[in-house]
Amino acid sequence: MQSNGYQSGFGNEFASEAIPGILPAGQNSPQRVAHGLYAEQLSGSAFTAPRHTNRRSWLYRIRPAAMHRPFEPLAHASFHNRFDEVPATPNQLRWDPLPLPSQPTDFVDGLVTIAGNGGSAEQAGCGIHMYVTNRSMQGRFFYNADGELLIVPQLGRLRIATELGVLEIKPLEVAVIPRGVRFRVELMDAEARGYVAENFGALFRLPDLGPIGANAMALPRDFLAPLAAYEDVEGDFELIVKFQGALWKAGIDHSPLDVVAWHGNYAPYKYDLTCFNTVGSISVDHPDPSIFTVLTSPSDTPGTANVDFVIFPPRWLVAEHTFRPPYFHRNIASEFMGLIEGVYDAKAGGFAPGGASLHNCMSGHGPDAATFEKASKADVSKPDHITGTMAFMLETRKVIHPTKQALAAPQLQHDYYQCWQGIAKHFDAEHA
Ligand SMILES: O=C(O)Cc1cc(O)ccc1O
Ligand SMILES: [Fe+2]
Repeated sequence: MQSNGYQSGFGNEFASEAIPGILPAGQNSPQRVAHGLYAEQLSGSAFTAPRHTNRRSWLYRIRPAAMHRPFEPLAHASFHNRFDEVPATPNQLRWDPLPLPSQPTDFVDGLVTIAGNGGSAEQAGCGIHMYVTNRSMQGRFFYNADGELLIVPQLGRLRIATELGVLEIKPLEVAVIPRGVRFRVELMDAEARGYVAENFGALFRLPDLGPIGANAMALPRDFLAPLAAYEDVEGDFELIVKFQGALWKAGIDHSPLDVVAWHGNYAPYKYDLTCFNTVGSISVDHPDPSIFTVLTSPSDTPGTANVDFVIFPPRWLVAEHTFRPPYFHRNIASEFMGLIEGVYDAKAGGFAPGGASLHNCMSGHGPDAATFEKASKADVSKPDHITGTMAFMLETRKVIHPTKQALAAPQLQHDYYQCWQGIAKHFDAEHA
């Protein structure tokens, strides 16, 4: 299956044919499809969802998706949606990066659930996972019935062969694989590590721009969907599904990546985070991080996201007589953070690329002592250029429950709280 380019635009009505002349004119399901293909609809929203949220695609494929043997449970030691095994903690948490595997481990094997809330049964919330892998998926295919997957590579390039075509992503790019789309992850480098946000709620969309105007933040045309590409392969393969929080496997005697043409607006896509048009303060104060939202999954309450995917890209800081790094704060929202590269501007040390942090509802956090000391004395009459860094945040409406395995992991930094203990008392009632 060759990667043969992309079509651009967020949520567009795409159309792509690996063999010309397949897409039917004037209808979706002709009595006989060209080249002996089968027509199949894949719906990512209710049939009756309002037009602006209605997502479906028509797939023209060698065999229908129904053709596989029965599913049976597949054990997985670390990938799940059990967010209630241990009580959620108000402690600030931070983890070192997970080590890369020593045994052959493909993308599915290498998934480790760190935290989450909600679940597929309620169609709300978000699972937060990491992957560490050193082998391409061989003879097996995966789909997630529980939600769409936002894949955020931190190390190593991935080639994601999907039913609708191929996405190649590298660190600083992300991919979204819609609920139900079957795919195989191949490694383009010896090893790979990254983060996965599993969105159980409303599909990710671009945030509204409000008074910012018609442009800025993530531009729709920078989102890329694959062109149709198929494989016509028979063999003794395995189809794995994550369904209601657990994995199942079924035998399948052919590759399910056999879609020769498709059209519609329900498709995998990728986005290069370096394209993000970052808007910030040009007067005073540090803006709230919502201004860095790439994608948002709205909840049923206006303005209150199920989950936001927010990035902290390279940028200029110019705010005058201002404490420029992230401020001290407590929020109703809960915040999981990862670091793709470089140094995050709120933390002088301890937050490593591939690591993670979690600050839950109303838990105090913000710059560490070293960052506060430096930034409160810095010369803010000149701009600062933040370069070579990319952190991200999954900000959720509901509390993020770390899993039992994440709290027991040797990577958990038990001394994380110490980063705020050295903050000096400067109070002087007599002098300003
Ligand atoms: O806690 C964090 O580091 C994330 C964050 C960044 C920021 O610039 C403002 C608020 C916020 O929660
Ligand atoms: Fe925060």
